[in-house]
Amino acid sequence: MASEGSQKIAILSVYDKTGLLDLAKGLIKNNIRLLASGGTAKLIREANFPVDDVSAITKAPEMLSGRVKTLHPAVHAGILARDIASDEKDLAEQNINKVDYVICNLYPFKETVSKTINLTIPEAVEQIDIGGVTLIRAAAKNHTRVTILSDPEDYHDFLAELDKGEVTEKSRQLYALKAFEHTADYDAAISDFFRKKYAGDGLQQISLRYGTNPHQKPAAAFMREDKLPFKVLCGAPGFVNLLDALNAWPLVKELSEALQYPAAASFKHVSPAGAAIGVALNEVERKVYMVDDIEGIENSGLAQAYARARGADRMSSFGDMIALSHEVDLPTAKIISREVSDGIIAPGYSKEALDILSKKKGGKYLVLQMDKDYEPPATESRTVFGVNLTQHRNDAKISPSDSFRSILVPVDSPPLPESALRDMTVATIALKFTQSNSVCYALNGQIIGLGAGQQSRIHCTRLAGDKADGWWMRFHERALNISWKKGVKRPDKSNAIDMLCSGTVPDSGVEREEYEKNFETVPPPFTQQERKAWLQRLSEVACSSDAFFPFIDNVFRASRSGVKYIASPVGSQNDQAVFSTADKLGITFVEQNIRLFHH
Ligand SMILES: NC(=O)c1ncn([C@@H]2O[C@H](COP(=O)(O)O)[C@@H](O)[C@H]2O)c1NC=O
Repeated sequence: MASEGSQKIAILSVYDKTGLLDLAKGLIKNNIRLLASGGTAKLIREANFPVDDVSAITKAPEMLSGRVKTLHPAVHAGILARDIASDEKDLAEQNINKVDYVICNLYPFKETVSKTINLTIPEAVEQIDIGGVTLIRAAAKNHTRVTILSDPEDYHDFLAELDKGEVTEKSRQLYALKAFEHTADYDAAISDFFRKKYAGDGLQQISLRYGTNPHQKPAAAFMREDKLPFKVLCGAPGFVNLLDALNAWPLVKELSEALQYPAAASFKHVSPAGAAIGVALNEVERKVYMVDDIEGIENSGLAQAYARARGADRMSSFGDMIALSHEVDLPTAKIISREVSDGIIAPGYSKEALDILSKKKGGKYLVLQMDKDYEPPATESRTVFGVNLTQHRNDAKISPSDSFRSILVPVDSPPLPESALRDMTVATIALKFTQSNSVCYALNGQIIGLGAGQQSRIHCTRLAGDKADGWWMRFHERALNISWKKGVKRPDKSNAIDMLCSGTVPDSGVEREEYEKNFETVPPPFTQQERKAWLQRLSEVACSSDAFFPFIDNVFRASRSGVKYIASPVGSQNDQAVFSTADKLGITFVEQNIRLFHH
């Protein structure tokens, strides 16, 4: 049934019938012919407004219990036709009229899925709107001519515009954009439902114990269009476990590739407590890192890397998430088995290592196997307070050969020694995966002090420096030769050593009594002179900063903890003062030209 002359046509097919009658009234007032699907037409007709059924133009009844209502060339050619001769010819040959307005909203898939307990797959399937999505997409595609209204909230403004004459191009564009967002969100809800049903066993989606905190439920991790790049071999991950694992893994991967050594990281609260490559440990280091009894450690680069990473700051590593660059072997698993730790991510596990790890924490230790070839997409995004943020991933590469070429002071500096390049690389790659602001001190292929997540740079530099000092004090013979009471646990030993080395031993009272309980013979605290004399022996330390040093105080502080090399971006108003302070203190200052904020 052709429309009279140039009368415009609107197709209406709405599940949510809010505002429908006011809209119908407004359209009719503007001499627009209404065509509507079954339920929509019925409501309009009952209000005594003139309306034709869509079947009047399709010449086909609604069928399959509503699965096919508006899916017909008479409808879609009418919507999709452009104002061009070939389209006009095609329409004329088939006796089809152009459609000018489409008003459609969809079956409530999202609401049904979220509100119905034990919804079956067949029930959910019936909530998948096909014809409506097709109407919306067709009209939105042809928005240069057609107006698509997919939200009852827009009826009022639309009618106001129509009453003034015509819907403007800008409005049609914004309605089309909303329509595309709407169908994209609708399809995302459908794929979310089926991902959970068909690939929610860890293949493409995994339920998490909870979010950042136990009251933040439900929580999940998932991939769109791909498998998850890790398998859960043991335990059940929480949200923070995965934040740690997915920051720690790329750190060790990059570190290992950059320096051609096995690499390890010990993460807590999405920053490394330690990170290292597998430089051979000497006897004293093995003792300080509490691994002198681990059989076969001298033959395992990976075990030595983890001993260094865990040994950097044993207090912060308590309950860590571990990342290892290579298949986990027996000596590494033995070290981990007796430390308090939350989980591990690595590309593989020897059988003996997996046997040990999967018995940890009463069988609840989290063991993730990472696909070592996985490459994330170039763009990453997240939602914060309902706002989507998107950016190019930080895929800048840090390497000993390219990142530290520009020596600013001293002017006549000889080339940097290999060890300095190595340690700068360790410190700088660690910063790339540390919450900003961040400053890192490294020596012997490992972090020795890291200041993370401070708002002021000097506080990072001090924090990292104080940690480096504490690390070095642990090598003093007094800390090495402590006679422990029998049965003192490893974490208690670490706490007591930390108190002794940081100079925070209480003088008296209950805290002092608790402290003394650890020892056969209580070690005397370090005097100021002893501390000063020992710290003066710390040298050749490399320091890296994730952004420029705004003031010279940072250089002074770094120098007090044996820093001989600084790598940092430049660009501060105080650059010259910073460089000349480094020069005066005998520090080699290297421009590392990539800012590495991480959040
Ligand atoms: N199958 C079809 O051809 C079809 N065409 C439109 N719909 C939907 O049917 C609903 C309106 O139906 P009714 O007018 O009968 O109340 C709308 O949500 C619309 O999106 C359809 N339903 C499902 O796909």
